[in-house]
This record gives sequence, C-alpha cells and structure tokens, in this order.
Amino acid sequence: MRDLVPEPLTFDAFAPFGTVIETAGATSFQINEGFATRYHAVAAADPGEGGTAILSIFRGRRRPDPIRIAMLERHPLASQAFMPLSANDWLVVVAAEPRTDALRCFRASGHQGVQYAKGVWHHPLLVLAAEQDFLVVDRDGPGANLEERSLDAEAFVRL
Ligand SMILES: NC(=O)N[C@@H](O)C(=O)O
Ligand code: NI
Repeated sequence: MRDLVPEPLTFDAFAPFGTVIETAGATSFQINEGFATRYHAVAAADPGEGGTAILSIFRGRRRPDPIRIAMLERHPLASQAFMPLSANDWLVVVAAEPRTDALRCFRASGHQGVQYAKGVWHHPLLVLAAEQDFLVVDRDGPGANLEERSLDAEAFVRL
C-alpha cells in the first residue's frame, strides 16, 4: 500500500506524460478586434491512424475518501485531453509504467487541463468536487483504444 501526496501540476513536471492545457506560457495574440485573446495551439490532439478527434463532455463525480488507486488505463492509439468546465481543483494520476511505485499524482486547478499523450498510463478521471464537467477530446475510430491494468498494490490519495 502506498500514500500519494499530490504535487502541483506544472508543464515541466507533466512533460513525460503529455501536455498541460493552460493559458500560462501559451503563445497568445489578440483577435476579434481586440475583444478576445487567442491562446494558440496549447496542445495538438492526436486521433491516431484512421481515427477522428471527437469532443465529449464527461460529468465526473467524486469517489469515496480516501481516493483509492488500484488500476490504470491507457489509450494505445491516440491522445486524450481533459479540460475542466468549472473552476474546481481535480486530480491527475499517471505513471511511466503500470506499477504502484511509479505512480505520480498531480493536483490541477480548475483552470488547468491535461492531454495524455498516446499510450500514457493514467487513472480514469478523478474529481474533487461532488460533480464537475470536463470537455474531453479523444479518438473515435476502429481498433482497441483502451488497455486496463490492475496495480500490484493499491495506493490512496492523501488530501
Ligand atoms: N472511459 C473513458 O473514456 N474514460 C477514461 O478514458 C478516462 O481517462 O477517464
Ligand atoms: Ni482515459
């Protein structure tokens, strides 16, 4: 058994797993006669060979405390991005390999999203609010794009 202490979500810390989606550090320019700012290409969706990038909304609900991490999943064919639609912190759990000792837990703000790169091990959506909606960009298309793996030992997130 292992306790996970969330670390702040930063571009550099998350880089081995994918991209942080946020305005900080993004290339930006004024559009629409100055009535909007475009934060350009903060991430590039990768729908994979023969896939289509689709947008969905996930309505996540908080899991019982302490939040238990007993499995990971990955999408071998394409990336998957989550952007919160309300300003509440949420959790991102990833690992280089599906092993408990490799787990990393990040605390994201409600203004931060993530895109998991193709094939990156991650836990399914973890919200801290009772309920929180997310815009999700991932793949629709042929092939098996979900691989799940039980962990060798469970872990718990200590908030
Ligand atoms: N099942 C599903 O689409 N959700 C997961 O991929 C996830 O990362 O939450
Ligand atoms: Ni996923």
